[in-house]
Amino acid sequence: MRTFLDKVWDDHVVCRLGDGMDLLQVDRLVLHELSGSQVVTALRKAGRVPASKQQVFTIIEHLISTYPGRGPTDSASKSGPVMIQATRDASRDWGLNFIDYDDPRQGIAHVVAPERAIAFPGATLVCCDSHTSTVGGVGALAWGIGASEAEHVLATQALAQSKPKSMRVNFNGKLAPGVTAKDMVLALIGQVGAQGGIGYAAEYAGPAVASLPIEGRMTLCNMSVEFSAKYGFVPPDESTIEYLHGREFAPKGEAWDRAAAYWRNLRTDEGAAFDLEVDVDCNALVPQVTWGTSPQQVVAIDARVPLPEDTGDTEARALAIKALDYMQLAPGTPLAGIPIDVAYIGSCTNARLSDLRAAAAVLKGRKVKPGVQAVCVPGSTTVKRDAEAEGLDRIFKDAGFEWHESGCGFCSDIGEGRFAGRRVISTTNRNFEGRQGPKARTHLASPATVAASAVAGCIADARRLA
Ligand SMILES: CC(C)[C@H](C(=O)O)[C@@H](O)C(=O)O
Ligand code: SF4
Repeated sequence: MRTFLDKVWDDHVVCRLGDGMDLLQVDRLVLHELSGSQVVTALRKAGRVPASKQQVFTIIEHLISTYPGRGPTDSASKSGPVMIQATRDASRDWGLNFIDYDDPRQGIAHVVAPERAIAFPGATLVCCDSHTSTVGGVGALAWGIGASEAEHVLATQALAQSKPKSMRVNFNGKLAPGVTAKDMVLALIGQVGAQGGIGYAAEYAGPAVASLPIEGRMTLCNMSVEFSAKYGFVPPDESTIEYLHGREFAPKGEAWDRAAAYWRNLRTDEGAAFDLEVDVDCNALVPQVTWGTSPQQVVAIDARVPLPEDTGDTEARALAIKALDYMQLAPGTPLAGIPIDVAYIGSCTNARLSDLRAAAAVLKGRKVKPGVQAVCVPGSTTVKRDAEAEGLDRIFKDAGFEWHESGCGFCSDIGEGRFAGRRVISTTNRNFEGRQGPKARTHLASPATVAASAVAGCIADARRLA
């Protein structure tokens, strides 16, 4: 009896290297212009060429400006133009699958990869980015790697890895209306802690995952690294297969039938053992919002900012005191009602079409509170186009949101410092000190919660909006 991880791992072992290390065949290497530019530059300097260019995808998404009318090297980062151009030049010279800033397929790599079926069930996919496991949402075994590892993959299409321990997270029960994948994963991180997944690959299972649309599964897998699990995935089921059918890089004709049959066999066998099992009760789950500077510092939206002494051991308390100081929050303050300055909808976590729809459902016929800056950066150009086709952009703009081109944008401040010193409610995945700009104070939440907060001018529960 084997788990999904066992099956995919075994199918990719080229040889056993000893000491627990295996040489794995890598199906997809995805690179973006921040970390990827170093990789292509290093390989060029070494006088080498990619081993398998049809398996390498480069995408301009990280440093490129998201402002409407952007040019080919526009970036708020000083080194942005050079890194963008280096990635572009190498991709063109080598003939890699390259998605430039003005390509209709452009977008955040982790959003584009499943959208184009660059990621698919049972594929090994690596990228120099910690949120690479996002595409575990379509059943890929995907993880973030460092630049020197990526150079190795580019040169050989293989990578030495030690197999992680296995962890299964059972999301039991059924989500109530208005409660989303973001709330599930924030609750999980609150439960196991930001270090709870060290050394593990997380398989997400249970009825609440089975009924999650594929886009929600990506939100779930996206935040695996926020509890220190490098890998996170939902093994493929019929929804996965249906989602991928007909997409650009999906197999076609007979090859599709063969692939789908293989994917159906990748599911974890009944009775297969995991090193760790975690249960999360979804019946009782309500929207979650972070109050601190770690994603584990999270509570239900109807709760209060905790007292440090209620947060756990001595270390957790010390972290809470530091976080409260940075966030300028007093313990005991109700979360709902804390005034915000900025509402941000974007990132590889929560800027797919279903996220924009959820936010638009809240914003329709409403206005952003005067004084609040509200920004929407669609996860990909495809998402942007689809949203525009169904009139979501009008709803966002009429409400008072800025409507941007796709990219990482203001998820991690890359130099513009636009949200500096302000309190941000954000659909992103990290709330670390300075993450969204110097002294910016980020609260992580779902798209519906962010939209409701934009309207109310303070942290607000979308289910209770007047
Ligand atoms: C730039 C990249 C290496 C980084 C990551 O690894 O995650 C970024 O995407 C982030 O979210 O902080
Ligand atoms: S959107 Fe944010 S979290 Fe995702 S890859 Fe870009 S910077 Fe990283």
